[in-house]
Amino acid sequence: MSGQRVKVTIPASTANLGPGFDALGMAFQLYSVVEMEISERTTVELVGKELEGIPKDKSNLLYQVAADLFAEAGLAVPELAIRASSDAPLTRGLGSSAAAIVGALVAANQLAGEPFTRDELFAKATAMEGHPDNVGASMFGGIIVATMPEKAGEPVPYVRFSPPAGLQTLVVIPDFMLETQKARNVLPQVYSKEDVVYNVGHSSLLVAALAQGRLDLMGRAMSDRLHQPYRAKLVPGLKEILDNATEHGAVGAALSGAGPTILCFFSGAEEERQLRAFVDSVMKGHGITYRVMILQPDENGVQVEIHQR
Ligand SMILES: Nc1ncnc2c1ncn2[C@@H]1O[C@H](COP(=O)(O)OP(=O)(O)OP(=O)(O)O)[C@@H](O)[C@H]1O
Ligand SMILES: N[C@@H](CCO)C(=O)O
Repeated sequence: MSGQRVKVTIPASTANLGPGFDALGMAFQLYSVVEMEISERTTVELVGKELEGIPKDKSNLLYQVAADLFAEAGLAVPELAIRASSDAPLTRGLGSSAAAIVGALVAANQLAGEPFTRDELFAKATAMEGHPDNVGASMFGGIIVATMPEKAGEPVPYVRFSPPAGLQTLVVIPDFMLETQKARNVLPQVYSKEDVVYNVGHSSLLVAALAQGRLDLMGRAMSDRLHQPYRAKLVPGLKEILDNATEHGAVGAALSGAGPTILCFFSGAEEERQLRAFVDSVMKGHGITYRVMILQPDENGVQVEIHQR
């Protein structure tokens, strides 16, 4: 272990991209930061409005994840001074828990003398989060296609590739929180063969379209039958936006992760203007206040700075 202060910058992410439930993720240029050093006593400093209400004791997710890494490396769990901030809102479908897990793992791994590789950290993050989509995007940047390993402890199979050039995202963030667990609880336990085949086809087409820059196919390819239809009752306006966004400038639209954030992919200033007006009329029609961000894909994934004390 070393006398270092580690600063880790982690991109936010979106998961699923419509049909790729628990399998597809993409990173955004919207960041959270975790700083960590070994200390005489544990402190957790949370900076900014987005992290209000998060625990500042050893029950904090960042501390828990870091402590777990030291223990798994066979090291004594040290006291840690942790400082964190986030430009991404929490509990909105932009992968805040995944970013926190990735940030804490990468920071703790550095302080522990790098006992684990990036792929091993990805496997740990996936086991903690329960699916590889957000954690993969936050770890590696770009677009991630990944599945759960067959057995616990095995590597997570994944492919990372760059998003199509010029792809922009209008990100609609409603002013209410939706916990991932709540949005998973509304999903059925069993699906029909037709719906499973539908999603296999659409998710496969989407990955191929993204890999080849075929924005013209995205509107069709992003259709989903596994989660969005069931989550629509939790997210006012989602159905109208998914059904009609491509007639108002979008190349495709999806619920971001477990929601309530909604994504509309587009390219071009006139398309952005049309989409903003369309989204505004839908959200106002439901009486939902919201904010909009235009986000570019992040290509770098988690970044580490080391400061020697
Ligand atoms: N920096 C952080 N420090 C500690 N806990 C955090 C931090 N960021 C997120 N969390 C925890 O993660 C929870 C949010 O996780 P949740 O899965 O519900 O939403 P999300 O990750 O933002 O959305 P999604 O998984 O749908 O993309 C917060 O309520 C908090 O407990
Ligand atoms: N794939 C996950 C992402 C949210 O963590 C879901 O849709 O529930």
